[in-house]
Amino acid sequence: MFDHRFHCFLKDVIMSEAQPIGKIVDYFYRVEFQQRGSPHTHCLFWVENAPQIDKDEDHEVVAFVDHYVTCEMPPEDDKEMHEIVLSVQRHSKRHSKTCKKKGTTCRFNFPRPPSNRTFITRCTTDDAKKDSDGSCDKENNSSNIISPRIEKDLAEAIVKKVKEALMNTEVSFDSVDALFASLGINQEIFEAAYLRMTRKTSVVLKRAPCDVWVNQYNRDLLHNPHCMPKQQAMTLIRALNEKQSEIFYKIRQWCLQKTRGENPEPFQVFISGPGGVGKSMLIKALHYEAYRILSHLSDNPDEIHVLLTAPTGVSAYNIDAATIHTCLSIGKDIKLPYQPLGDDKINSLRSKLGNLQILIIDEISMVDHKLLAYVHGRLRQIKQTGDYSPFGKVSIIAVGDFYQLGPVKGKPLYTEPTGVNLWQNHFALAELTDIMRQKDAEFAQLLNRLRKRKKGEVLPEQDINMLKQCETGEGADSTDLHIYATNEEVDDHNRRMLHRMCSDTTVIHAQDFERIAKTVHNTCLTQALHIGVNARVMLLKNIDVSDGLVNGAFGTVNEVSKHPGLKPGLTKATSIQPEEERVTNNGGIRRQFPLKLAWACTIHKVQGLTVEKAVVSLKKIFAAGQAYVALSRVTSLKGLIIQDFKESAIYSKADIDTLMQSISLFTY
Ligand SMILES: Nc1ncnc2c1ncn2[C@@H]1O[C@H](COP(=O)(O)OP(=O)(O)OP(=O)(O)O)[C@@H](O)[C@H]1O
Repeated sequence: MFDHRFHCFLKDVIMSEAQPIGKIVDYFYRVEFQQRGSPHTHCLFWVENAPQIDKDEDHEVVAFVDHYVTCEMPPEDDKEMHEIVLSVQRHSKRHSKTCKKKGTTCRFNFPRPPSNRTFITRCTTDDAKKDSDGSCDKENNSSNIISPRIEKDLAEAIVKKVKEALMNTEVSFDSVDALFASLGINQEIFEAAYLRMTRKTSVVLKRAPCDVWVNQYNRDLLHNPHCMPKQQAMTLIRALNEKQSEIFYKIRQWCLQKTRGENPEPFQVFISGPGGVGKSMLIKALHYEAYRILSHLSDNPDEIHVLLTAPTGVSAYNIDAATIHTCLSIGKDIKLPYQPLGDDKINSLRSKLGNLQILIIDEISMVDHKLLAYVHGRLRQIKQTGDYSPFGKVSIIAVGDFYQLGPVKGKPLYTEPTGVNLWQNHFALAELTDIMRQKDAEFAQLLNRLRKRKKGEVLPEQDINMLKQCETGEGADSTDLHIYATNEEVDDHNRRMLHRMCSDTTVIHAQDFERIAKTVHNTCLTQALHIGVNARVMLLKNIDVSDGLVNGAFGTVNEVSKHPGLKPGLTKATSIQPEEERVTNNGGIRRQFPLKLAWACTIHKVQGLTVEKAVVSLKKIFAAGQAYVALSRVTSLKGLIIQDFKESAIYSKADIDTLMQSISLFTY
């Protein structure tokens, strides 16, 4: 089992396309067993283009280390990471027996040295004359500092004083500088003392005084997007309101019956309600609980019993899920009748999802009949039920709000499909009504009325007045997010902002390869990308869903470079590489950065987003639900600026009401 899990980790994480520690060109590992027999591995990975100590410049090595390794305690509001680091990456202040194995206080050197920056120490045995205690008597030739020469006794005293200050539980320091100042030294003197006392080549990591007990780790490898810490889950479950709890406990009951072998009938529930009623929060609680209970169905911890999905990259990222397309191997351009997956692919899916019991789909309003038919078809193929039971007898929890945006292509689920109506025939409604997001009840109620308004219906006068008050006339040139209905308006605004905000702009032309014809079809890769340092941009492709690098994610350009990789010092940046896409029917390929300017964006890109402030233009609204989604992104009325207010822009489809009234209630 250990071996299997380690290989999954190697293949699906370390060597995956996400390249959490760079591109691996070779590796070595050894499995060892602790005293009580628990196995662990020691691994060595060779990373492509990694700088080498003593061959490359120290600053390049330091930048590489800082990019992948940290020993910073995550902030408390990043609850999940904070708890993981606290429980598995913090050395006990009481130390343990193994710390003292080699006759030292702590052979792992905790508390570790504080430092304002990462630096390298070295003392080669060939050319350095060693003192009897092994400390280095030769001036340390670390090239990343200019270290003053320092006597050994003094160096020893400084290092000791720093250690004592760290062990003193009565005093704490806000920063490395404050700690050093209290001892009458500074970073330079500390480095010189540390280098003088060093016995070998090593890397001293940048570390704040509050992190001296934290072991180094890699953020991406430690973060497990599919597992919520128990403490966090318990807090979430306890906070559920009455309506949320009712649904939660019904589904929990089903899971318990399943594990007791009572064979309950599969269910299909549609959890709905306006924006901010806590649908996403309920999904997280349900996913945690169902995952926990259903894991008792088998001894294999790798078996998947509950799958959390969403139709688009952004919506999947919002709930730490993966896209439906990726999870069920469904391509982009699907056609009915259903095309079964080939033997190899379906066998591979079956080995992963053969024991799936519950599929959760968020943002169901963006799913069309075709995609639902493919979900049904894939699950039937995977489960081989041999009959026409819906979704291969897998239970479905669909979550969303039909009054928000519909699918980009295809017919929404509240309309009549051409074939079997999987939606109407099987789903039952569980509705949430208490708005938990907007503290301002008046604004929340206004949004509720806008959500359901039909074409031609008259809005109450006080609603119009409230919205008109948001037409302040400001915002045209502000850097706040501008939300428009059309790409044309978005492009105009972005072009203006680029010239206003970036002193040095550049145009990156796409590289088009092979038989590129005049008719380049639908691609997000633009022919000419206008860009500059400080430009606000949006990603146009899913690069790494688990890392938030998804279609629709915002960022700011730090550097535009012809060379791959990051400039040293840009430790908090992510390097984006050009992507390739087939753009003509006869095999033409386009290569371009998957980016576009994003001071403004279309309503389609902001579904699911919450911001404090936004400028919303209603001028060219062209579809139902658009105005409601755009206006409901802000948390309060004072953060909303409206341009070109017109009542007629705010409307929903009448057939949604009909569906919501006809759908049966979830009674399980
Ligand atoms: N029971 C609750 N107690 C306290 N806060 C809650 C509760 N339920 C939800 N919230 C909070 O309300 C806010 C909105 O919740 P959530 O994002 O789950 O709503 P939603 O229905 O999914 O909205 P949208 O449709 O816009 O995605 C969040 O900040 C969430 O933490």
